[in-house]
Amino acid sequence: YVWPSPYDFLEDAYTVSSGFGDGGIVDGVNPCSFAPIGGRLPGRQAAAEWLRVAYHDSATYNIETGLGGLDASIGFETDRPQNVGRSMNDSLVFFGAFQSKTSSMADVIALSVILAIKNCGGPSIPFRAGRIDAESAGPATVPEPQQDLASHTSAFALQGFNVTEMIGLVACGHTIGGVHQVDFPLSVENAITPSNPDGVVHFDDTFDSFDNRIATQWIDGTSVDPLAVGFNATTNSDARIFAADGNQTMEAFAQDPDFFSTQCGSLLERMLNTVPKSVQLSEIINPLPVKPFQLFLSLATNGSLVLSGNIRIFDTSPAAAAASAANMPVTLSWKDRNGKPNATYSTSAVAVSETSGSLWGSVYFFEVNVAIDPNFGISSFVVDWAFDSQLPLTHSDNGGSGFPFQDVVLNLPDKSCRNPDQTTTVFAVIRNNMGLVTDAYVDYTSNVNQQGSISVKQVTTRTPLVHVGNSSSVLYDTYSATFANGPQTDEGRITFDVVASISGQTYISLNNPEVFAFC
Ligand code: HEM
Repeated sequence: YVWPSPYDFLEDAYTVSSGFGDGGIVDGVNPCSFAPIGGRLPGRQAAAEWLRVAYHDSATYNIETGLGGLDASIGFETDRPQNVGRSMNDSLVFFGAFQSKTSSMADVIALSVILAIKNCGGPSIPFRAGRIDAESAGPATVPEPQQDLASHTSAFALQGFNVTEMIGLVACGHTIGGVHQVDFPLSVENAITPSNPDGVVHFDDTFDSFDNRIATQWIDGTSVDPLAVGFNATTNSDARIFAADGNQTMEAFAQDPDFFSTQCGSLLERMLNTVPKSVQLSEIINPLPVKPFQLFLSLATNGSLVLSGNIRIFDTSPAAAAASAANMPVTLSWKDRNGKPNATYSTSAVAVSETSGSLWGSVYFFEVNVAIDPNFGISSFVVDWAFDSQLPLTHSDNGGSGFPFQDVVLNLPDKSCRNPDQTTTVFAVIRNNMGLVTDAYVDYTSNVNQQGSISVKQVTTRTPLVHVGNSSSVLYDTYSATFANGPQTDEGRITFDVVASISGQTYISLNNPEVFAFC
């Protein structure tokens, strides 16, 4: 896709997993054995919990009605016996920080699994976005270990998976994590100790590696899986499922780790893309090679425009892996508001001092901070760069026409602030020589608590911008809007857009960050 896109925030979270510009999700599952949230006890493993959340959310799908699937309805279902334990709500609280106007909770759940599995050494699962969050619970169709094989077979069939695929999905799910005695005392006994307070027994002896060990141990008779060789035959659902085709699938998994990995990749991809039939998923989101990151244009107090923020470069080549950001030439060149280039419309972007990591390749950030004459303005830019000053430059023009950048409506982050009465006042400037401003407003996205779910719903409220007066530049007028902050929670990424319609054209300053300064 080309920038800007509604999926830019999810693409950032998908692409950058540490250091500068960190998307933040992988921090919750790194290393694979990790459990991040305060109060979590030893024996809990966030990567496994996230995968289980996604399965339980998607297991509400009904192939006959096309309803259910991965839609975050899990938030309303955590009081059911099949969702016992704190893992579901703890995971949803962690995911809340990544929910935004353009990233539904269901998309974050899908992305969390893709990142967690990759970070645990598993397959690369393609990521599509566009899931829509349910506003109520789905049917109680998550399988439970005491049920018989026939009910499991029909439960998986209702979700669109045949017997071979059921065996695959269960083996792929149960290659990380384990069963906790505190939550499943009918399946695990005598496991609680001071150092294992939840009494976890892992499914295989490499619980923190997404590998085929669950299959090799099952086939060679050394399985430790409490749902396969547990003391209670009634809850040994894995044994019944693994043997459902005479062990053919488990044999194949045990013999070939690559087969296990690719099968898990495609089965889990299908599971994550099981969505209500009304939902249209996006194309596959891959890291963009060159992308602006938190790049904003604003008006300085001296009347100059200032373009500031970052350019990100991503690549999978050996040259990229060997590069050092400080030695990478990166130049941003812009066109003025009439689409004209000029030799002086150019600036070197400087490597940020902190490095960054990605699960998918190498990623580097460069800082831009350049004054632009408001008389000429900006309409787009391109980036010329190389992994080393000895190498020829690559010309990145965002698929042909450059990275579009409007200079008509600008947020003024330094003036905007929070009032003592739980409202925020946003200031913006709008160019005054382009005709009549027929409409101008701020769209502010904040959180609304949902009864019955720990997750918030994000809602956008629109507030008209009021003309305030002139600005530091004769070319711009100042406007402001005051609106309620909304409930203060840790969840949901709060952003606002500033929009103006002038002479039949709409101009938008997108995704400005929440205001924290007090007035
Ligand atoms: C008949 C089907 C299934 C049954 C009866 C079943 C049952 C269970 C049970 C009882 C646990 C223990 C939970 C705990 O103690 O916290 C568990 C854990 C888990 N399940 Fe399943 N499961 C099934 C299928 C799946 C599938 C298809 C997946 C994913 C593709 C999956 C992923 C997981 C994961 C990752 C864990 C570990 C959670 C942790 O360590 O916190 N399960 N499962």
